[in-house]
Amino acid sequence: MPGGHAWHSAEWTAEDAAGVLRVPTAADHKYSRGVVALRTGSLEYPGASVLSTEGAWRTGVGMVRWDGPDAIAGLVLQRRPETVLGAGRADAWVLGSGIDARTRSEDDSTRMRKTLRDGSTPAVVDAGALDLAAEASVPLIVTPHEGELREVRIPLGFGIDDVDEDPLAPRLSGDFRERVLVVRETAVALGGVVLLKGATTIVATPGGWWTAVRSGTPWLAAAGTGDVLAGAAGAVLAGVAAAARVDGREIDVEELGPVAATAAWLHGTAGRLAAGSGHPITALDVAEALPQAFAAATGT
Ligand SMILES: NC(=O)C1=CN([C@@H]2O[C@H](COP(=O)(O)OP(=O)(O)OC[C@H]3O[C@@H](n4cnc5c(N)ncnc54)[C@H](OP(=O)(O)O)[C@@H]3O)[C@@H](O)[C@H]2O)[C@@H](O)CC1
Ligand SMILES: Nc1ncnc2c1ncn2[C@@H]1O[C@H](COP(=O)(O)OP(=O)(O)O)[C@@H](O)[C@H]1O
Repeated sequence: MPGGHAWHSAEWTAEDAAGVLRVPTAADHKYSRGVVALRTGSLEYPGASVLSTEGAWRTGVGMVRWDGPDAIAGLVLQRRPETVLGAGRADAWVLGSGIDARTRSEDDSTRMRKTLRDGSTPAVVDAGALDLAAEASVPLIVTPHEGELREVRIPLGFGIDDVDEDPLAPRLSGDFRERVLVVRETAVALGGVVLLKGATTIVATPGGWWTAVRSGTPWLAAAGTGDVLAGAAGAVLAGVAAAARVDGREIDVEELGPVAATAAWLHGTAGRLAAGSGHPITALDVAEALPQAFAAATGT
C-alpha cells in the first residue's frame, strides 16, 4: 500500500489528495516544507523554465531552485524573483520539461544523468529527459503524454526503434483497460511511477497500484500545461520527501504513486477552475489557479 493509501482506487479524489498534501504548521520552516530543484527549459523552449517554476511555486513548497542555462535565467527571475538559481540542497528534482532529447546540450545530458544515477533524491522526469529514465537509480515519476510514452519504453526493451510505425498506437487507442495495462507494465519494467497524461490521466506504480485522475477539462489541451504539471509534481514530491527526511527515513518509490496522482488532480482542478463556466485558458492561468485547487482539496 503506497504511503498507507488504499491499494486500489478507481479514481483519485479531493479527499485522496488531501491525504498527501502538506499544510504548513507553526513548527515548519522553508527547508522542512521541502526544496524542489528544476533542470527545465532550453534556448529552444525558454518558456518552459518559467512555466515549470511557476507550477512548483504555486503548488506550495519551501523553496524552488532552478538550475538551467545562464542565458534564460533572467526569464525565471523576472517572473519569480523568489527562485534560487543553481543546484544545491534539494528534496526532489524536476528534469526535462522544455528540453528536446534530440538537440539537448551536453551539459543538460550530463547533469540530468548524474541527478538520476547519483544519490537518492527522487525525481520527476518529463519531456526531454524521458529517454534517460531507464538508467535511473533514484525513485522517479515519469510524466509522458501519449506521443512520448515510447521514449520511456524503448530503452526498456519494449517496441521497435527502427520502424516508422509506432507499435503502441493501437494499444493506446483501444479500451481503457488496455491503456491501464500499458501504463502498469511500463511502471513494472521501469521500477518507477508512470503518469500518462490525457483527458483521463493514468498513474501506476511498480508494485501494481494504479489510479485514474479525471479532474481536468479539455481546455487544458494548450501548449505548456504539461510543463506546469511537471513543476507541480516536483513540489508535491518535495513536500513528501522532506517529511520523510525529517522523520529520518528514505522515501519509497511506492509513495510516489499517490504523489503523482495528487499533482495530476491539483493540475486538472486548477484547469477547471481557470476555465470557469467554459472559456479558453493559458498554461499560466492553470498555474495561477493551483492555490485555489490546493484549498479545494485541503479546505484551507
Ligand atoms: N512554451 C514552451 O516553452 C513549451 C515547451 N514545450 C516543450 O516542447 C517540447 C516538445 O513537446 P511536444 O509535446 O510539443 O512535442 P513532442 O514531444 O515532439 O511530441 C509531439 C508529438 O507527439 C504526438 N502526440 C501523440 N499524442 C499526443 C498528446 N497527447 N499530446 C501531444 N502530442 C501527442 C504528436 O503527434 P501527432 O498527433 O501530431 O501525429 C506530436 O507530433 C517538450 O520539451 C515540452 O516540454 C511544450 O510544452 C509546449 C510549450
Ligand atoms: N482533452 C483533454 N482533457 C483533459 N486534460 C487534457 C486534455 N488534453 C490535454 N490535457 C492535459 O493537459 C496537459 C498537457 O500536457 P502536455 O501534452 O505535456 O503539453 P505541453 O507539452 O504542451 O506542456 C496534461 O496534463 C494533460 O493531461
